[in-house]
Amino acid sequence: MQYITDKITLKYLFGLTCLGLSCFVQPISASPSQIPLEANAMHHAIQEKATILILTTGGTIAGQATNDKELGYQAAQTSGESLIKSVPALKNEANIEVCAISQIGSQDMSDHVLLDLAHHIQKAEENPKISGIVITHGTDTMEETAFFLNEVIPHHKPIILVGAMRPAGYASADGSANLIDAVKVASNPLAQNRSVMVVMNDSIFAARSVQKMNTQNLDAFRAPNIGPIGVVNTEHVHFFQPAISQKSTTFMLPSQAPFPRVDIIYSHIQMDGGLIEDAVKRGAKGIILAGVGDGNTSADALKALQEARKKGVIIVRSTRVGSGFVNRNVEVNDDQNQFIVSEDLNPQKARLLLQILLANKINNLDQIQKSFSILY
Ligand SMILES: NC(=O)C[C@H](N)C(=O)O
Repeated sequence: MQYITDKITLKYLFGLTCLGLSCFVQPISASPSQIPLEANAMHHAIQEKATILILTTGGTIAGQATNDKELGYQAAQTSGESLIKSVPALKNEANIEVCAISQIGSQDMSDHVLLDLAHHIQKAEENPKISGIVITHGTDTMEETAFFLNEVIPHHKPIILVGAMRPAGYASADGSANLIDAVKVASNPLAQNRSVMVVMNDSIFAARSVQKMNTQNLDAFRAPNIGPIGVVNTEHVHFFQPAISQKSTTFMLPSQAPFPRVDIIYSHIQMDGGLIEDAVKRGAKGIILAGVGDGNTSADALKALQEARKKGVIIVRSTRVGSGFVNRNVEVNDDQNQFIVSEDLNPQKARLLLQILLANKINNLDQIQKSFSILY
């Protein structure tokens, strides 16, 4: 069966149907993943526009240039309502509902705002009128929010995070185009039953694998281990694989903020155990090592991690490298040290996952290690 993935083809098919030429649409009672894409996408074209809820948090997508030299800008200057009004083309893609959650640069993202976002999404998941959710967010910590929501929200509707590398006022401003792409993806039935996603610069990424990997380029977002899971190509939305069954487990949403303290310690040449000892003194319940190579560190720092473990602190070895896996018992004896490895998760995502587990009182090391494995 020829699969089609875009509206233009659909309009043509829709035209054929109107002309009475043969084109069948399966009953819409089947779940989206059971309807052949033609009928599924056709069903979407015939249906009135999807209603997309946009939750705004701030970031450069709501930012404003501070001079005409394209050098300085302030993030989070525009209200959610004004941001949406500034992109009139959005109404061609979907009916839009807006809810302002915060007005911050995402370098100031907090556990409280994460919980607020999660509660709004849970309500939207139960609201039959809402087809998908878009979250406008700063790019600095977007990958963390996307990962957190993916771990705690069992969802079927598309949840898309989007931002901008350049603010309004810059000739190279990318926020409007990214926002239109995000709403296009969120209103496409093919985006259902997938991971929480990030849409930036015409690419679609899964929450677990996406990383911001450049300080200023428009294509700053990459997924170095697996690449993008789809693309927005003008009117067309393409996914490279069919939707998979839901993530096998999600964890209970932490009941309160702040979440249990977990610190990230960055490894380097001549590393001693000082910062690790400080983290323990400050009450860290977990320490993530942003290790060199496959999650390694100096002998002195390793000793400090072993001492921290003896005091009941959960130790997770991750890596500063930016791609690849950290595996158990390669250069460090994790079994003997009772350490956890982060597998493909970078330090900032490993930290959030450990916080979620500790907030859920999951302290058993085997259970923690299993929770770090890719569960699809
Ligand atoms: N491009 C951006 O959005 C950067 C900004 N500092 C933020 O994360 O909110």
